[in-house]
Amino acid sequence: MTEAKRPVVLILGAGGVGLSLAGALAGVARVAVACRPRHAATVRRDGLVMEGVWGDRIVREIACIAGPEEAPSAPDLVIITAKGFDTRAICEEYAAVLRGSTVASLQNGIGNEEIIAEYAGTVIGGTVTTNFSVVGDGHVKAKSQSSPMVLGLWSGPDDESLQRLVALIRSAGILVEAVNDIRSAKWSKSLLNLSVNPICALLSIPVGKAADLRLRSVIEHIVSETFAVMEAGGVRTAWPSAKDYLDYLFSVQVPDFATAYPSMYYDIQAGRKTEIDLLNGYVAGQGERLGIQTPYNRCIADLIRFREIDGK
Ligand SMILES: NC(=O)C1=CN([C@@H]2O[C@H](COP(=O)(O)OP(=O)(O)OC[C@H]3O[C@@H](n4cnc5c(N)ncnc54)[C@H](O)[C@@H]3O)[C@@H](O)[C@H]2O)C=CC1
Ligand SMILES: CC(C)(CO)C(=O)C(=O)O
Repeated sequence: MTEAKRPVVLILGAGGVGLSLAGALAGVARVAVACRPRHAATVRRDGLVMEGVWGDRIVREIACIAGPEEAPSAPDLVIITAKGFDTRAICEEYAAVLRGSTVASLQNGIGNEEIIAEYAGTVIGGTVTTNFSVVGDGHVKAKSQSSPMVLGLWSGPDDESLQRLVALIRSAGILVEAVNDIRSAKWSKSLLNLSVNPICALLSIPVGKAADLRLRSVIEHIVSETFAVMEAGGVRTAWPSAKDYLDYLFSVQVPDFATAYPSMYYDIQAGRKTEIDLLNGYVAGQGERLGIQTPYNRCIADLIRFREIDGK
């Protein structure tokens, strides 16, 4: 494909996920990525260093932008990879670019697509079940992957945009599937994050250690409460019951990410805010609204909030 015919993709949020995606798509699209200065300076000077299951290479064909004034004026696609607590702020900042555009979210948790829909033309929801981390400035690692990326149309008029995005991501060599029910897929992915992210962040352990029998009961309660909330809210996932999901969690997902640390661990280590309000905090809030007791989700959310504020 000639350079001029390549689609223009704008990625908002350049951490583990955003930089890895930028590096992967740079071979098939013209990629601009909204970067903090520390990554931008290194990527401009040395290129982006990628390692791991998405390939080992140095990618130079990425335009790092510092703000909306440097953004491509009419990107074919915008992909948001900022943390969920930054979604509204980044949408406000890039509101002029998002208006009428097709915008995909690859973020964890529940609630991002609803915010993005206030700003964008068409919204595509997504999940990515790969472990990414920032090794250093302009250097990312994709450690392990448990299942393909999932994308589905959330809202908006451009129903062909989903197939275009899936084809683009596939052409970059990334495993991806389109689904009809993206709301269900977001909850399916959230089950993993609800189960392991806060526990690994609080205890400073990799995902594999969440299989320790002393932690089982806590995880089982978190998942059972979440199934009760999902059932009352009319949400179905790939697993008919909490037990079915727990079997999958401990036989497939936990082993797949055994030595990986989840994104919330890195947030707590860095003294940053976390996405707890889009995960266990969200379940607890929904439980309250629906009259369902969620003491384990509420407790774990409180513990994380304490660590967010009081740090180490
Ligand atoms: N790290 C992982 O293994 C996975 C993460 N996810 C999800 O993907 C999303 C992104 O995660 P990570 O890449 O780990 O986060 P991250 O914290 O490494 O990266 C997000 C980046 O966005 C930047 N950002 C926020 N607002 C910005 C703005 N207005 N302008 C420019 N940059 C801005 C932040 O400074 C940060 O560098 C989250 O929702 C996370 O839960 C999903 C699957 C795996
Ligand atoms: C899949 C997993 C656990 C991979 O790291 C993730 O989504 C996260 O870290 O937030």
